[in-house]
Amino acid sequence: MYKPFEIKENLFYVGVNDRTKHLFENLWPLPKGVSYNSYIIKDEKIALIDTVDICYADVFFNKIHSVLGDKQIDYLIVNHMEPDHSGSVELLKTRYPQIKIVGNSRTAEMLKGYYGITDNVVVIEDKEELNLGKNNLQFYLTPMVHWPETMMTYVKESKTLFSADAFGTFGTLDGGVTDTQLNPEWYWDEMIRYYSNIVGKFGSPVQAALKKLSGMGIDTICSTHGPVWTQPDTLGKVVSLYDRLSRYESENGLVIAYGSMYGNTEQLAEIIAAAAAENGARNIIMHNVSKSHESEVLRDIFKYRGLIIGSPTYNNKLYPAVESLLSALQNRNVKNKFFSFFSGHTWADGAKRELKAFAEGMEFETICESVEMKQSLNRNVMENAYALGKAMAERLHSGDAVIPHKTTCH
Ligand SMILES: Cc1cc2nc3c(=O)[nH]c(=O)nc-3n(C[C@H](O)[C@H](O)[C@H](O)COP(=O)(O)O)c2cc1C
Repeated sequence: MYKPFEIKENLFYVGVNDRTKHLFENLWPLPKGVSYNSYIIKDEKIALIDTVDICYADVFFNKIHSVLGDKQIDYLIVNHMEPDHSGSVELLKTRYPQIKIVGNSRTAEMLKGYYGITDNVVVIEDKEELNLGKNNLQFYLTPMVHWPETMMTYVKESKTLFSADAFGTFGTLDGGVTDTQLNPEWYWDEMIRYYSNIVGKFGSPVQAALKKLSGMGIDTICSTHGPVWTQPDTLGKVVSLYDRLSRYESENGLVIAYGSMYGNTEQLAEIIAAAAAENGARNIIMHNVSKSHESEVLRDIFKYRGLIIGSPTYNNKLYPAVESLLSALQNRNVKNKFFSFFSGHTWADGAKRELKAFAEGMEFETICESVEMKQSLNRNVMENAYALGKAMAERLHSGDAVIPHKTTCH
């Protein structure tokens, strides 16, 4: 029997923790698990906000029962149709056949497509309101934060925002639910990894949503993943983190991500890193892309302003794991980086050709001292590697803004 958890008066948490799944979206590791959050507002009418992954439907229904007993649910608000949140909708409808499902026109189309649900669907427009008694829900359409149907629900009376995936993070809710019960420090890196992996492509829609929400007066953020944010300092940090990340703003620091089969490219990476450190760069993060998971590499690239990528030539192309990383960066329209690259080959430098084309296609400022190595390190290559590390450190140290598509040579 669950003890209902009341976040604030008549607002209950009925989400679940998933410590079983290894990969979110079958792609992104979950070392700290993930929560699927759902909430109940108990008023004259009862509203449930989102559901949970179907694997946890039993726990979810027991939690709902602990709050409502045999009472009916009047409305299910579907802020996001991704199956980790809509997965239990069909089962919910069998338990609560009278329930009205509230969403926008895109939601309605997906409810039909995914679950064959067409009856008792209430289609709302942007900013439309729904009265529950004391509480008025107001719906804000926020397309592409993360899917086209994504919307947020705001309760004016309690200044509470149900924000769908926005402001979410990986990491289960161990014991507590709110930021007053949990240690927020535990979540920041996972929030950046969640943002960069899952939401990272949608910087402009996130910015549009933030603009729409500005000036609303928000005391509590209830996202679909991670803690409920209630404290002024953590609320401020969460919103500013999403704001900065969606503008591709990052900290001073350098990521060197490389592939290497026999160690030559790796030695080049070491020389570049040492030169950068010697010339004042701090926060240098090195990733061997065959070992570091791409989700961590993406997290650090979103976090830091300097980026140097290295690859051996593999069948006249990039090393496969480097190719995958570049594709992930292109997919997310990553911008605002001081960038350079290094490549290795034995007879024809396909890696250099592709890294150069990548650099030209991105909104990066390119540090022109890229390094080319034939077969193995020699004095000349080592000098070039040192020059690249130094040039990157100086550019980072300058504090200047990134100038997209500019090539800076020293
Ligand atoms: C499977 C395989 C494919 C390769 N394909 C090419 C190639 O197409 N062109 C080339 O010049 N070198 C090619 N090479 C040689 C490597 O690119 C070169 O040895 C590289 O610099 C090794 O770097 P590493 O020591 O960091 O692995 C290939 C090597 C391997 C093992």
